[in-house]
Amino acid sequence: MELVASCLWESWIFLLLCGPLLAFGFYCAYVHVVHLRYDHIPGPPRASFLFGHLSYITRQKWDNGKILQDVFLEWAKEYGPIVRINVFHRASVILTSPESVKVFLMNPEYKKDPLIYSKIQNLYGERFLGRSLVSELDHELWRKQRRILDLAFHRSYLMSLMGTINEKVEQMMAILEAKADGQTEVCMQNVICSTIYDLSAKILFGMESNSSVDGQNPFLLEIQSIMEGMALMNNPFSRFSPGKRKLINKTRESIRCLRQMGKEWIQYRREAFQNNQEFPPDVIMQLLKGAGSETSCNQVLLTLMELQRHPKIVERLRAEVDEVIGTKKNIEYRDLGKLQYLSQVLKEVLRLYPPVTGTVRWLEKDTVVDGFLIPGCTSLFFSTYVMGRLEIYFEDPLTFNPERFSPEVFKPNFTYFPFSLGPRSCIGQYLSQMEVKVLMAKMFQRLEFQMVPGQSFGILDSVTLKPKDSMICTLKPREGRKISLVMKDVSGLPS
Ligand code: HEM
Repeated sequence: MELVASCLWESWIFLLLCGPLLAFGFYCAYVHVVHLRYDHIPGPPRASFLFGHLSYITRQKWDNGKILQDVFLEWAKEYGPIVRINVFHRASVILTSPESVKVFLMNPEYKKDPLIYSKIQNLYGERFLGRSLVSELDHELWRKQRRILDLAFHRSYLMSLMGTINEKVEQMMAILEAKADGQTEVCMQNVICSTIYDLSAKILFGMESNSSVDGQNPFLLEIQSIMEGMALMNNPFSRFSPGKRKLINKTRESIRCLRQMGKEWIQYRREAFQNNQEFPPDVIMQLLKGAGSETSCNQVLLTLMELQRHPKIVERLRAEVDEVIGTKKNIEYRDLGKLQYLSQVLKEVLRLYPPVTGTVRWLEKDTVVDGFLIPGCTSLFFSTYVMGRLEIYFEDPLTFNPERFSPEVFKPNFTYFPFSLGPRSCIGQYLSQMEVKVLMAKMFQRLEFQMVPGQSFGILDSVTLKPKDSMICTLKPREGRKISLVMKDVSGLPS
């Protein structure tokens, strides 16, 4: 009896010791099978059997100010339009041919990647974007939401927003002009982000917030902390790292705080509606939380940064603004279409520095793409950053040249998509470009900017792409500019 008990005991110990080893062995065998299924697709050598290319994805610092997207760019140049990446038992591909962009982004059949978008629905266990327009995975539910929200971005409604845009940007101009003594250092990141936030709050929710004036903006601080938390998502181990605990807890707290703000805003709007007060077509909370203010703000900052290196382009921009806007304070909707060179500059900025570098789709079934069989259940990465910097699509791609977007120049289709393409493209594209144009036009109409030395021209890829430094500038009034003080016809609508 004792012998049996001791045998049983020993086999338990044996199992206890061998179980994890066996499980690990099975897992390695599974990883090996995954490698066999994908290894016909070109890609860089794996740094390790298990971790695959994880070290590239989680690496924080690269030499010469490179970002992860630059590594993808090098791979696209070396391995072609389809590149395999492995991380543990998962394989994904980066696709950079116009044909694949067309097929996968234009066709609603290809859904957003559930592995990635479910993570932003619930971030570290806190409901974040939930099932919002950006993160909804069910096509039918998304389509219903989008149909309603499209009304709020209709051209006629956007035209009626010119008054609000002029008013909020004028508030910003007053702050900047008061500091335009050629010496005071101004953090452009704070001023621009607060202004765009005030604008979004007013346009989307009818909420009056004057953060650009009083310098207080809890919303932006919360967003910043959430972005920092989101940037950690690249690293699957960050959740378990004691060093990151504090940041993850702060992210959770910021999400809760933001949801509370959202509830209060919606409550305010509901009451306004019940009291029969007037309000513009409604747009739900997620619009603002999702992509709105951060991306537009980054676009303006990246433009200011890049233009520091191109005085000739600035001169031409000023000439155009002088011709179209002159000295008037109120920019009208019809003026925006005439600012052709400014549009080209903004498009070129989005080519080299897209605030949203790309998007991800989910391939359900085995499919042949660019001559290679991609097994089903694979994430497909599309990067406008990478495609915008490939010589095969854009001649001399690293040169900032707004001429490539002039109407006469041929542009290859499906190689440039800073707002994504197809049904899931950005709903706020036209609104954001209206805001950005008014902002830029007013700044070039009246001010000269000088970046304070010691800052770099580097960029940071932390969920969205932005300048590495906060764009601290000194400002001067433009020589010989006199601005008329009367604001006429603020609606901007043609009479
Ligand atoms: C320069 C500014 C902006 C850029 C570069 C930008 C870029 C993008 C991109 C690339 C997507 C696709 C995301 C994906 O595939 O996951 C997107 C989607 C979206 N954007 Fe923007 N965006 C900007 C401004 C805005 C603004 C101002 C708003 C709101 C007012 C907004 C609201 C949205 C929404 C709701 C979606 C999801 C659309 C859908 O799936 O139906 N964006 N944006």
